[in-house]
Amino acid sequence: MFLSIKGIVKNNSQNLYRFNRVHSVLFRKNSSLVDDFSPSQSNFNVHSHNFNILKDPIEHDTTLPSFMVGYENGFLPRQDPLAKLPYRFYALENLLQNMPIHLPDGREGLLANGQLGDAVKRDLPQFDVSDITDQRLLSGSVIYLYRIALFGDYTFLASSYLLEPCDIMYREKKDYGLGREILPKNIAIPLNIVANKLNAFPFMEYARSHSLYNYQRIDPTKPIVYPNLKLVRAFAGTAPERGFILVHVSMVARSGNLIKCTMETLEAAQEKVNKTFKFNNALKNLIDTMNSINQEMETMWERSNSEDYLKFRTFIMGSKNQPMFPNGVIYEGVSEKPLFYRGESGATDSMIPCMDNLLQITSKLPNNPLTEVLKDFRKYRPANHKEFLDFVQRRAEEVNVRGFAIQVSLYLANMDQIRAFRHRHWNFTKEYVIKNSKHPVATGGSPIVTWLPNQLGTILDQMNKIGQTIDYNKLTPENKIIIDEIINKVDAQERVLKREVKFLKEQFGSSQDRVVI
Ligand code: HEM
Repeated sequence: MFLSIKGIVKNNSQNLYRFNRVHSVLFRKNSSLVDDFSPSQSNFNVHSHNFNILKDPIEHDTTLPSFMVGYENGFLPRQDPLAKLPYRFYALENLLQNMPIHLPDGREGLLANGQLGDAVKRDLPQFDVSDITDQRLLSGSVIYLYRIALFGDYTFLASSYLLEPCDIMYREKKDYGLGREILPKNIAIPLNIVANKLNAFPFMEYARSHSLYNYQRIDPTKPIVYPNLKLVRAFAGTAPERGFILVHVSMVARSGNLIKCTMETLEAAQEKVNKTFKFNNALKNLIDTMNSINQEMETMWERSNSEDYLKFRTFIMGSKNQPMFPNGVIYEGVSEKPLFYRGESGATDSMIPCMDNLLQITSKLPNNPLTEVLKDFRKYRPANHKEFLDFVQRRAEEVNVRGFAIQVSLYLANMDQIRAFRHRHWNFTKEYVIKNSKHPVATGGSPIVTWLPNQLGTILDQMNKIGQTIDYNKLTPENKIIIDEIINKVDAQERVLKREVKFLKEQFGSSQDRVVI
């Protein structure tokens, strides 16, 4: 089912998303470690004025979900990912280690010549994972680590299995052809069980599999910074793939401060009286934090070569709105109806949505099918991240952050950080994807030339509108210079973007009008 730009037809039945509030008892323990805890207040109290942010990642506690928003861990997991499955899953571990196109010792792996499909049928037993709440399976209680590692590994295997023929065809003909339509039960059944336990879709995800749960510290005593990171799982096994994934991780490693500044901004705006200093200070720190995240993003150019991107991208495609899966995917032993899921995408990262929500940009997005896609992406996040983003959106509207931002240069400079992210990101997409491929949709199933400009265009437009309301006579000379510089840049980028999208739409044709929710 698809949407034309003119008419929205929702098909939520494709989604098996079960947003259970099963975590409402999470904070029974460690109450001193979370903000404003009271036993009757769940982390997800939608009417609360506050949100329980972890002050400490409580790494030793392996009974809580790995992904919980924290001042230290930010949007990364509380503990480093589990790098290896226990011996019981040797056959799965072995398959995954031998899977990448290029193996660490220089040999070719199973995906190099299309041998994975047979290996899955031949070598992978159908593991029973229904008992994985049994804590005796590993020393100590590692329920969540265990589940999430299995989820990550089964999603890696599922994507490799489904997309193996597309990768081979793309290497030969620059065309993806069709993926495998049936996910065999030795992958489908255990994947579905662990996904249910995590309230995730049974498909590769940005946070809990491909990116944010896919790193190891080389030196465990040193911080999570790019030079101290290596990958756990890979498809291609090349340096550009490693760089692509780990730049995401090293950016998100800085998100603890983003969360701190977000909460301080909301608190100051809520208290209002005499809190202008606190408010401005929080906004200033937010600019610095976003700037450091954006600087880290800039390293993508050298850490992951744009020409090699398409060599590993095939495997992160989804089954929703992807020509390779016109009929979706049957999960053998799970569902007789075909299932459709968005592919792995940074669109489900939480940093930019946090900024959008805090600065009340989200409500300014146009009411169109492209914005519906953005909302659909929200479902592909860990529950705690989603709850936090919902909280920030609601609280920012309630306390009116935009209205409280008297010092408009600070508000605008923060918007400028969102603009900088989206502008650089659009440049990545043109250089890494559009320049080398005419495939009409991105990995997450969004139309490749119109979706990102929908959001970039909105931030540019909003900044321009604010620029028009500023009384320049009331600005200090210093602020006048800052605002002038920002607005001139915005003006130029808005004009260029419109021209680019018009040109690209002509090239890509009607495919860009097809929007699936
Ligand atoms: C070579 C680098 C990158 C490329 C080619 C790329 C490509 C894309 C594409 C095509 C989309 C559209 C959504 C979809 O998948 O359907 C997207 C969305 C997104 N990606 Fe990336 N991405 C890159 C790096 C990053 C990095 C490092 C981050 C950092 C977290 C990131 C975060 C995002 C976000 C937040 C969105 C949603 C954009 C919005 O809200 O306007 N991406 N990406």
